[in-house]
Amino acid sequence: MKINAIELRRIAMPLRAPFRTSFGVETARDIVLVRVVTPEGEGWGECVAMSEPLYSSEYVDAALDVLKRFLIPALPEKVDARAAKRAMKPFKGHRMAKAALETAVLDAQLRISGESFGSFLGASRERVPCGVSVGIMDSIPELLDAVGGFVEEGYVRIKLKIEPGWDLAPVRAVRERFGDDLLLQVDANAAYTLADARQLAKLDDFDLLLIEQPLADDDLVQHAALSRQLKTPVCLDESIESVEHAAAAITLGAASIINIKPGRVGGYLEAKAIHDLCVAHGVPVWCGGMLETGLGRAANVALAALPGFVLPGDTSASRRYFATDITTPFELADGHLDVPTGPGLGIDPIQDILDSVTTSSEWIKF
Ligand SMILES: CSCC[C@@H](NC(=O)CCC(=O)O)C(=O)O
Ligand SMILES: [Mg+2]
Repeated sequence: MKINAIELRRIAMPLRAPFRTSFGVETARDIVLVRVVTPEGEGWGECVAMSEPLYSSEYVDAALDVLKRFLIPALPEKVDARAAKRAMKPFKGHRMAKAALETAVLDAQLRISGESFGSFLGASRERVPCGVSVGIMDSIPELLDAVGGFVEEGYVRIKLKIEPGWDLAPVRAVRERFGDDLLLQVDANAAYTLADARQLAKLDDFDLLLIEQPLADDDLVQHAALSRQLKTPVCLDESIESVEHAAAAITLGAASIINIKPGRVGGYLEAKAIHDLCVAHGVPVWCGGMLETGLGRAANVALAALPGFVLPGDTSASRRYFATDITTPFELADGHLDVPTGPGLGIDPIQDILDSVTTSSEWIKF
């Protein structure tokens, strides 16, 4: 496939409500979309980096810079997703930027070939059960209201963000209000240290599905030590940036569940490789989220339909974060989202909505 031009479009998407984690509060998403234009069709990729390097070392301005100066110029004359991945490999890090470009190339090639993301990746289901991530709140009553609303909407799993000082009380309150059958897990975003092991072990009383990334974002060894002190399964997110990291985590016993986020690991090809490795080792995986628009959400829902994704993901409806999405909104039906079936992502940006949230656009001609 020959590329004629690539657009780097930056958009600002206000969130319906602030989303608080152990590392900060998100009130809007500042997103770079990559649009690959070829003679036979075009494709879209969404960069999940945040405005500031708080979730990981990546951030939007750096993603734009590395795309313009290094990743896009490295693409070969004739390109497909695998060739794009190979061409970007020499450059260290910047996996979210790489993922956005690789996904846009993959979307273009699949729209041209007529194959859906789900089919290309090996989806085995037509719809996926959806969980929802609930931020840290100012009070327990406020949290219970929010969780009640999501349970009402039909989400099949609740994930609570936790941090030191907001962990046992919210988990206990949700268990007491919604009962033992509610699928419940927590995500610390690396807010604890091994010295907190005894405090974290108190979460064992609440029959959680998992505790996500309790320790440092680049750690495996201490998570292995912690997992030997907990009954609750440890799930890794930030620590897993590649299939090699996943293999090391499994070998070390650092995680018994892995949250796969295509942006964090450099794209859907790497995400599929991690899925395949985990299936081979009997390690459950689920699809994480980075508050994506409908474009990234479409790709994530397709990924979440692969056989090894046996736990509900953070693949929520568009309205969980956005009053108006840049695509037809993903809407929960009986706690599930349908996997798009059209070519490529199977969904397109709605041009006037996209234009209304665009803060900048830059074209690179080939
Ligand atoms: C702004 S926080 C993004 C990272 C966070 N993501 C979520 O909690 C899910 C967000 C979503 O529903 O997309 C995580 O560490 O798993
Ligand atoms: Mg997480």
